[in-house]
Amino acid sequence: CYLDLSAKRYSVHSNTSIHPSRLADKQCSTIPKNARGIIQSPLLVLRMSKYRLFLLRHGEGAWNKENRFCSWVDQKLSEDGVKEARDCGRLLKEQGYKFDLVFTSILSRSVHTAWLVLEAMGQEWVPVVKSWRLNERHYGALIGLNRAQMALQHGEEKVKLWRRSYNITPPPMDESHPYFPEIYNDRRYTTCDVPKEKLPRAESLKEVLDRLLPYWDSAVVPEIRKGRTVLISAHGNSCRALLKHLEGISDEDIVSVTLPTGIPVLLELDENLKPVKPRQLLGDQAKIQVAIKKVEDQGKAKQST
Ligand SMILES: O=C(OP(=O)(O)O)[C@H](O)COP(=O)(O)O
Repeated sequence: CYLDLSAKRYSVHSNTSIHPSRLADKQCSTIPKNARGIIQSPLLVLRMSKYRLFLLRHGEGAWNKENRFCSWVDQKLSEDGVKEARDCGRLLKEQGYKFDLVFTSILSRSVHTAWLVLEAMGQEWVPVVKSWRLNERHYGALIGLNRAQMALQHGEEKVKLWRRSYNITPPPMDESHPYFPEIYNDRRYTTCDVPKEKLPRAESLKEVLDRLLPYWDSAVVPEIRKGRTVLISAHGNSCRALLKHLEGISDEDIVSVTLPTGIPVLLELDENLKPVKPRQLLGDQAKIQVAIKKVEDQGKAKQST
């Protein structure tokens, strides 16, 4: 059971069930001293984990390696990305997880990652459902550009705002952009639930959440409520947007949330689909920290070689 102190956003995990009335006694000596007073508060809510949801940023893509904003350009997984996806599947299998349904974007790297994960788990039969609404954030005119070079030209702070802020939309992609035809003449974008002319030309993280939420509510939530274990194989920023929504992360705090490629994120949710404990990035924690730092450092100014 997990205790969630919603007023203070503090939660405590115990292997054994603890009745709220006993929280302040010796059984709870592992709870930090400064939290014990809070725990006796009448605001205490006992919330059980009812559903498991897995989010996954696809394995490394070719342009992740080249440090270019990839976004809606349909780059494939790199060799390392294929390995990351397989390793992710092996880890999930070892830990005994079973999926009932997988959602992906309509970008190949998220679809391939889902396939490789399911293959490594021996669960290839699990249905995979795709939607453009899980696509990576549309990076507009920045698509194709090298982050480190952009940091040299515009400063690291500006690049960080473009990459991680909630409200800032990068400059839009217009028809003269070198990747405009490749994206907007692609047949996959004629299959969306909005006409091609209404598809974004650039998005802030907020705009990603705005287009993702209707799909989350209408397609994903009903499946979770049926008790299905769902994997969402998507992208750095579509997963960040969903995490912001589910965890109630503030506009300020979302700036410091970075997801590495190929690392599954486990969310334990209550009956209202609210997390009952902090997200868990599964795998070797030291390696995960290194991978997060690597993604953050992509925005450091550096002459490309
Ligand atoms: O395509 C992208 O994300 P993805 O690799 O998760 O699909 C973006 O270029 C990620 O860039 P960011 O890490 O600067 O937000």
